[in-house]
Amino acid sequence: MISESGVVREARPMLLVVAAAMIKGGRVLVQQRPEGTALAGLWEFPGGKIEPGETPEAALARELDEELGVTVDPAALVPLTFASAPLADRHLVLLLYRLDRWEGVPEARHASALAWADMAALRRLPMPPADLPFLEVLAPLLRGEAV
Ligand SMILES: Nc1nc2c([nH]c(=O)n2[C@H]2C[C@H](O)[C@@H](COP(=O)(O)OP(=O)(O)OP(=O)(O)O)O2)c(=O)[nH]1
Repeated sequence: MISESGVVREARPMLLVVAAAMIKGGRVLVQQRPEGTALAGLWEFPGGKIEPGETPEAALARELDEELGVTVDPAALVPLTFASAPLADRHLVLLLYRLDRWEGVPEARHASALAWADMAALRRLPMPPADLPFLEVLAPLLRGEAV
């Protein structure tokens, strides 16, 4: 929407979400959204909404603890890319971080299932539309190439 002053305004309230690409041995961890949630059945990167007063990195460390039972040093979260897209009645801004080290073995505490996906598997999994551009960013990382 463009106001009379020419400023572009977004009518939908913003939804700020953080997520992690946890990479190990050429694979990335994805989880399946459970029944009864938005986008149920789709495969996503673990993470969630930033709560008031949280930094993005603190929010993501909290979500990874809650969802997977892993301990993460917020300083180990490396900004990778982001998505900006309409989502229902909101506008989603999804910040994707890369993570190569954590403590603990991820377990599905919220998700229906977890999978360590290589690039071929990732391309076959149904994902939320906002995540699709992430695949090309992840491809060189999963091939072990530095970016
Ligand atoms: N975690 C995550 N959320 C994603 C991805 N792609 C995508 O469109 N989303 C959307 C789905 C949801 O609308 C929103 C995340 O909200 P959520 O409900 O999972 O967050 P949360 O864990 O804080 O959940 P809750 O406490 O509100 O139940 O972002 C992704 O790759 N990872």
